[in-house]
Amino acid sequence: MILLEIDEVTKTFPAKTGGWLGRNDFHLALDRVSLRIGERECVALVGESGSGKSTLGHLILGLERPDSGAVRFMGQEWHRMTPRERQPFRRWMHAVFQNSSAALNPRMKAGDIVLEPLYNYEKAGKAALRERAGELLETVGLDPASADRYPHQFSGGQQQRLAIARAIAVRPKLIVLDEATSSLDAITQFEILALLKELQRSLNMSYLFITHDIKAACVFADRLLVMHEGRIVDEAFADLAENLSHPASLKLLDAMLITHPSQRARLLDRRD
Ligand SMILES: Nc1ncnc2c1ncn2[C@@H]1O[C@H](COP(=O)(O)OP(=O)(O)OP(=O)(O)O)[C@@H](O)[C@H]1O
Repeated sequence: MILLEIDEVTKTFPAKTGGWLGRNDFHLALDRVSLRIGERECVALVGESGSGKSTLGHLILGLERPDSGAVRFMGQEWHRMTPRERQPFRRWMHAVFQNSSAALNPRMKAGDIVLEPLYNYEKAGKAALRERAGELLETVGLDPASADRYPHQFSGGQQQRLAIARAIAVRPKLIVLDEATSSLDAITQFEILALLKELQRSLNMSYLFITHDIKAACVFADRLLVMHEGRIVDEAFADLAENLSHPASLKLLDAMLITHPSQRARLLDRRD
């Protein structure tokens, strides 16, 4: 079943084109973008900086509205709905961003941070909530006893785990992972991706994995979509990434293939 459907979405932002008249112009951040994400599917949206990935993520999360086109989530006309109308469906969609230290309230304890989304949807006593916070922390590989610690007392990788615990607290159907592992070192990134994969299976979730890192996308996602200048220009199943053919995809693959000489040779063959 289709969980999320983006249909011919266009989004422009005002852009100063310079010149002494300071003429206002528009920058086309998304140009008739369409995509679908099914239940339990992990789709990676890959592209270089400025290609429009985060703008698309923001439209899905309802942080921006499209100029035209439609965003449908769980069959709802998401792009037309007010924040109030979205509220009952909000629990089914969460996000994890790159910089969790900025997203986690520094004055809140870890236990309260992970429980925050629950307060809107479930009523429970203090003891039950504390138990739930411990369970959530444990699920993401953190010590349940760390519920009383503040975000700055966690490492970068642990802060991402905290953000993931908060995102899964109300058992969402879709998580938008916007460069969620990009600021981590390679080993921590691998560990967090492994955790996300395990959670995806156990909680039957779908992911939109937004990244500039095609290598991480190939390892993590079921399907890759490549963005370039506001359009989706290429698509492949992750294990068939070598079928990507758009120059923007080849450029991203090129960066990755430095560590994969055999694939690099295949890629270069294809270009001749
Ligand atoms: N709020 C905004 N106001 C003006 N321009 C914007 C705004 N948000 C994005 N843009 C522009 O839209 C284009 C796409 O930006 P976006 O952040 O979606 O790209 P991205 O692929 O996510 O890049 P990055 O990986 O660097 O975040 C860029 O040219 C950017 O400058």
